[in-house]
Amino acid sequence: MKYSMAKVIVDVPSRETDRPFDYLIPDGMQGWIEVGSRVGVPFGRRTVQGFVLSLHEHTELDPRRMKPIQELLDLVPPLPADLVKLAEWMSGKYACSMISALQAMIPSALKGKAERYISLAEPGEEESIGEAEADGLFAAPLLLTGEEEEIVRYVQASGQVTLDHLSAHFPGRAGEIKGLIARGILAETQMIKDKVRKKTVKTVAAAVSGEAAEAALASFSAQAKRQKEVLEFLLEVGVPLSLQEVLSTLGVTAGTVHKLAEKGFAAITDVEVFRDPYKDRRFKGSAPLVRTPEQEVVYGNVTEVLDARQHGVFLLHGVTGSGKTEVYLQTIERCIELGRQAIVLVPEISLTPQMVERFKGRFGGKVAVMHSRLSTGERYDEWRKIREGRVQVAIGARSAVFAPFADLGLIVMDEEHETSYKQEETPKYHARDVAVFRARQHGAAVILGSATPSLESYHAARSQADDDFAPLLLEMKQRPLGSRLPGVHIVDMREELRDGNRSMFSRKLHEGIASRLERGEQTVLFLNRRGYSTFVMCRTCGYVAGCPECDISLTYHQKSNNLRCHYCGYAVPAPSVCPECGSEHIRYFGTGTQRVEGELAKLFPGIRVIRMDVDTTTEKGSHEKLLQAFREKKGDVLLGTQMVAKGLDFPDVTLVGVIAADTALNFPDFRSAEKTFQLLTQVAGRAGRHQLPGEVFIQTYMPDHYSIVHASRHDYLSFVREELNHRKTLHYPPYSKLILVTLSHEQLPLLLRMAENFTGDLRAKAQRLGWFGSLDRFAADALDILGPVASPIPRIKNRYRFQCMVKYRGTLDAVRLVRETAAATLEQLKDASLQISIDVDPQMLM
Ligand SMILES: Nc1ncnc2c1ncn2[C@@H]1O[C@H](COP(=O)(O)OP(=O)(O)OP(=O)(O)O)[C@@H](O)[C@H]1O
Ligand SMILES: [Zn+2]
Ligand SMILES: [Zn+2]
Repeated sequence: MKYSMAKVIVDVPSRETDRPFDYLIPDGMQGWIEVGSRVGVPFGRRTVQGFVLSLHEHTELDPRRMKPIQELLDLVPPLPADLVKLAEWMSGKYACSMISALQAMIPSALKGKAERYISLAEPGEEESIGEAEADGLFAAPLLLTGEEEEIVRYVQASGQVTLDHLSAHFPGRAGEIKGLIARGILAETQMIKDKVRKKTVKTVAAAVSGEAAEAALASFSAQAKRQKEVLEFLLEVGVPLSLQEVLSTLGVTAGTVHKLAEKGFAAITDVEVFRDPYKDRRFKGSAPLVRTPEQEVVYGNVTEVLDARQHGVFLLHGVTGSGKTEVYLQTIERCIELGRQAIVLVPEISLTPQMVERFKGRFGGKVAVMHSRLSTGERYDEWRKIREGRVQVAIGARSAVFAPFADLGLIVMDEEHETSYKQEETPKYHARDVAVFRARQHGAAVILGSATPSLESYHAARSQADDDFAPLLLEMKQRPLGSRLPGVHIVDMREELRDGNRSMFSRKLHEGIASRLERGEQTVLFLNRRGYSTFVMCRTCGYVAGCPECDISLTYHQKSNNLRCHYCGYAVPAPSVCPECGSEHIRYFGTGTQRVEGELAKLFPGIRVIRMDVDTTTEKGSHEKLLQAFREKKGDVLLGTQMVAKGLDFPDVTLVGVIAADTALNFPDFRSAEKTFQLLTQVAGRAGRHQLPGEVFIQTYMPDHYSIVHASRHDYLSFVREELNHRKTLHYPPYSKLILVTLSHEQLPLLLRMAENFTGDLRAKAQRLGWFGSLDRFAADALDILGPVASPIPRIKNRYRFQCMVKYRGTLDAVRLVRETAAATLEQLKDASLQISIDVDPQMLM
């Protein structure tokens, strides 16, 4: 079929360009161009990169008024057609532009920019200079200054140079170069250039064999002894060798080999190689374990769907150490046997080197790792292995959900409750939703695994009310190694203070660490990084200032010395004495890993502490090194933030201490109880996973808080029951959906007015549609709008921020309403400084 026209999404980030543009397809591209192809197209006066959305036989527009596609950038389109469809869906679901969705799917190496090239103008081109023929150029009628002539000669000799190169070669002569282009003596073309090239090596092989080889060997003169040697060597080896290897083995020069090639006796070729970030690592092989009865049930359910090529979503609720990872490995093995591919999503790949080890150990070279700390080139090569079908498994963080596999059979999402699955920048997608959508496209299975499933997933599984997302709940309650879940003790830090202990370590935790030091066992100490110095708490009674309307803690604002609610805008002056008990020990709260480290050194002279936080893990591979050191027992204590909470499996860890459990609890977020419960469960799960029994101390000022109490009893169900009740009363997810709209502007008074304007419009429109009304009233479809209020971070990079929150339920297309209202506001106000960002299903309310 002959296509004459393509619809292309151009890489120009603006509201006006968020629609496809039509381009003619030149004859030479017929048969090559496909949906998902990356192209260079003229746009205005520039050349920009774009992606082909669709191909058409006929054009609606006048072809004479359309421009042709200039370049086809890859032999194989970087995006298979299903990902282009996915981008369309994302654009509607998350109110983002098509181009931002498409860009999220390809490695940054392919985010090419136009490069400007300079060559001699072809005669007859542009405002050509008549007689100026290529060779007659410097003869008479053209008057070039000596400097100009120098530039022209240089360009002629080079054939084609980049403008950057030319300017650098002739510093201070930009005027002349521009003049030559304007007069049509030099021509400028733009071509898209990728940031990273494929890496190649030169290889050599003999190009003759049999009798021809004999004849060739006989033909060398005495002076060409070295050439003969090379050919003999190549014939003997019989397979292509890297040029480097030939040179170093025989001690010959590249010139010798090239002469041999010129005679036609040898062939030199560029062969693509893949940068392999794990090439120096040996992974210990592992074989499938015999499944426990619980694992068997899960395995059976998932493989049934896999074998039938059906779509199915499973929520695997398994306690820490119940063998979820082993189930992932075995179901993936089945998926590969069926000739299909699998994606494994983990929260932040850099946080779980152990995870990579387990997958590489089981599947070896079949695994591509999409690691955020790989170089651009390494990441590009891992991605190409997937696109070219060289691997069957991709493991990575959030964005690995876009791995361009042809026949996806299974997507595993480990720790499915983790907030890092939501991208905070545009496109603000959630990898869970994307995974489910992709799996539906491919007729694939999804396993969402967690010891503490998100309330959204759990509720969806229990209620089976949502047609798009109704996972089947599967449970694993036993640990295969027979070890019991550790005993968890809650330590009331208010009592410690009352008894005169002002240290950050309670007496029990202190004793615990001391006894581990004596016994040569290990301790993990956990400190929450969320919520430093943001909330106000009384150290005597544990009172925390909260909003009377919203049931969340108030945030302390140092500058104005007041406490504010980030949901509704409520504000009070910061108290100097506790309103509950009158104590003066009321202050804003926070503590850091370095302080803890210092105190440990004071209390336990000679203690070996391995500190793992943002400061100690900036370097590539530092994570692995620290964990390796701890595994080799070069440290008594592993002290860290979130990083120590996940996935670690060390046999000698028998004590886990949580320094201050409340820090997460008082974060101004309706999910703070859920997050606290999840974290405490995760951290506690690090102790006593093998033969030695484990013990956990949770230090807190709120020992009665339900999230802490239930976590200490390993009681997910009771926690969920209580938390769901709260959510229901306050109309928070999963009982409603949220859209967070943030408006920002350089000038505060203007912003305030615009934010009120926008919110007013939104209300009016919703009212006209009959949607608007309190969620309290009994209606299947309802929508409420809160705000505008100043954002929790009221100014970023000198831009003021206001937000408004849309809460809704039912089948209303609130996303579209918000998007259209935002577009209308921007259109109407025509203020270049105003930005409106829309976050659908927000995880962070900042
Ligand atoms: N069928 C089995 N037989 C024997 N040992 C097993 C089996 N399945 C898993 N294990 C072992 O049990 C331990 C815990 O398993 P795994 O790490 O898979 O659990 P998990 O649920 O993924 O844990 P977490 O949620 O804490 O990350 C591991 O040491 C693993 O090798
Ligand atoms: Zn008090
Ligand atoms: Zn409030």
